Amino acid sequence: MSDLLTAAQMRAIEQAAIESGDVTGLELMERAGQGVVEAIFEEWPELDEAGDVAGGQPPDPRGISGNRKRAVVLCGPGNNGGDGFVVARLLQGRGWEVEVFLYGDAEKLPPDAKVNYERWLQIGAVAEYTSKLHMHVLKGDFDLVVDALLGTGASRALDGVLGNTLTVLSASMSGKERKHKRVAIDNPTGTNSDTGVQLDFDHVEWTGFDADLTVTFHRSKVGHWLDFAADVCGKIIVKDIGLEAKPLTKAGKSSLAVPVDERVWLLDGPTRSLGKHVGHKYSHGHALILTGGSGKTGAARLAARGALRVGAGLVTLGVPPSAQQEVACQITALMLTRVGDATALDVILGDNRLNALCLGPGMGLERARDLAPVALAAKRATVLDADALSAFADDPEALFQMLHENCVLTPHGGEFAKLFPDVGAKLAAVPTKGPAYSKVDATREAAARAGCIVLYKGADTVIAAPDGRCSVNAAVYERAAPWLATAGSGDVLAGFITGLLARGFAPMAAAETGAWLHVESARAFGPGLIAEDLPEMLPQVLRALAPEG
Ligand SMILES: NC(=O)C1=CN([C@@H]2O[C@H](COP(=O)(O)OP(=O)(O)OC[C@H]3O[C@@H](n4cnc5c(N)ncnc54)[C@H](OP(=O)(O)O)[C@@H]3O)[C@@H](O)[C@H]2O)[C@@H](O)CC1
Ligand SMILES: Nc1ncnc2c1ncn2[C@@H]1O[C@H](COP(=O)(O)OP(=O)(O)O)[C@@H](O)[C@H]1O
Ligand SMILES: [K+]
Repeated sequence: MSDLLTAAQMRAIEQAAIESGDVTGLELMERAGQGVVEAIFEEWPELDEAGDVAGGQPPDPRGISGNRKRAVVLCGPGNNGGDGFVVARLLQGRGWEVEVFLYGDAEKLPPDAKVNYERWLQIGAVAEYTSKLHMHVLKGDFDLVVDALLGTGASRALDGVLGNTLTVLSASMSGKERKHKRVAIDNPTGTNSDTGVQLDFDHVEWTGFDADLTVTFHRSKVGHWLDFAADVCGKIIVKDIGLEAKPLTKAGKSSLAVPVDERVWLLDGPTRSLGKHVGHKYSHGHALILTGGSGKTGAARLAARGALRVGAGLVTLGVPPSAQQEVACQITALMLTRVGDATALDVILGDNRLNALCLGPGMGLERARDLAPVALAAKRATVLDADALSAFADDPEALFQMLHENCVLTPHGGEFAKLFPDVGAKLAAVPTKGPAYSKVDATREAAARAGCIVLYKGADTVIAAPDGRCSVNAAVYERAAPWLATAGSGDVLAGFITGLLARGFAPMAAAETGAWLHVESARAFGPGLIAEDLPEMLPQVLRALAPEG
């Protein structure tokens, strides 16, 4: 998958191509419409009665007269609607019976959309989009419903006619019950293409269009991978519309988000330890994971197992005296050392071979507050998770003062809101006009403030560095792993990242790789997963990736 674009970046690319004279807006719209029709027939070949995906041949009227396929195309007031008129024309040209509805005033359509509206009027009718439209669609014997209402220009809450109608339409029949397929152009109306968030949170009963397939152009938009969008896009198909040769300006590029994929491991994983073939255990790093007190050591043990499996040479659990016996009974390949208080930790960190630390899982707030200053002063690569984040809820600034560039913070939503309350509030706010503030924006802002890597967890995990680098590790669509929402899986993730840091991965790469392997391990196991299974799946995942690794 390539870079993920915001609506503004996509507009800038399109604008640059048009201004260079290489292509007109009208040509781009035609290619977009063709791309949608191609994607429909690639996805559902059974819908293609004319049998010519490229759309170049006129349909054979003999074959279609008795049983024509039927589509409803819902067009909106902007260029997304323009794409819809192209799709309507192309489908009709292939022998389909097409009904077109327009939401908005035809006189106010932007120029390219207007041209395609008028082209359509030469061959078909346009009806008004009303609040009763869903009844027509639901009663009709349609094969396809195309959502060309709002695309990247969607900027505010849906009104009742639009929102309610789409939602009733979408909610009325599940995929199995209905005959028609649902296709959204660029994004399902009701979602914001920058944030993936529903356009109106106030009307939770209005969810907008629920697509089987979303066809987007040139690049996937960042909002396809965040928040609510994955529940309504169905599947994302990206169609080339000839913008390939037009790179973003430097300024535009610096604000790109990139998806995390297997390259994070393949580039670095097999070699990222000193002495790949001849090294000893210390050349693969030594991680120290601090536990909580008696009865609370499970989380840190999970993290430690993750660190060991991901390839750290040695992993030691730092336990308070009260928990020593408990931990000693539970571990084998892991090691154990007493870390009663900050002074003891200071002594232990005198051993320079300890090159990665993990604080937080099950640690207890008080112990985390006591030990964090010494741990952070040692300037080792350090993961702060769970209690090591919550411990500073009352004074996040005190934590930020101690952090350094080799730290990785791994908050879930609750911990993020505690450490970055203003950023969390911006993210949670109902967007009233575009462009809206996304999880990508929030994580970037948090990383800049903290001065280190922030990995903001969720099905749409976002990872950002203080310099603006940002990536999205989305466990959605064909990579969905809902089983990861299980107690302790976050502890294992903290361990994976700590182990990779011990092996010498840079903090951003460790966070990206850890998050990616986490989802792969969950997918390798499947439903029924519990946190303990994650480290045990890792060898299988790594073997499949790089047998030499
Ligand atoms: N970029 C490219 O390279 C290419 C782009 N292409 C296509 O163009 C699409 C972008 O077109 P676009 O910019 O005209 O925006 P679009 O999504 O049609 O909406 C704007 C209209 O909706 C209105 N409106 C907004 N929110 C609303 C709401 N909640 N409820 C009601 N109305 C609302 C808004 O009104 P306004 O805010 O101006 O009052 C305005 O009238 C893109 O998604 C892709 O499909 C392809 O053709 C080729 C290549
Ligand atoms: N629906 C989901 N799909 C994929 N991953 C998820 C989902 N929900 C949670 N996760 C992942 O599971 C982990 C949960 O971590 P966390 O919230 O810290 O839980 P815990 O404290 O129980 O370990 C995170 O890595 C998060 O990204
Ligand atoms: K749309």
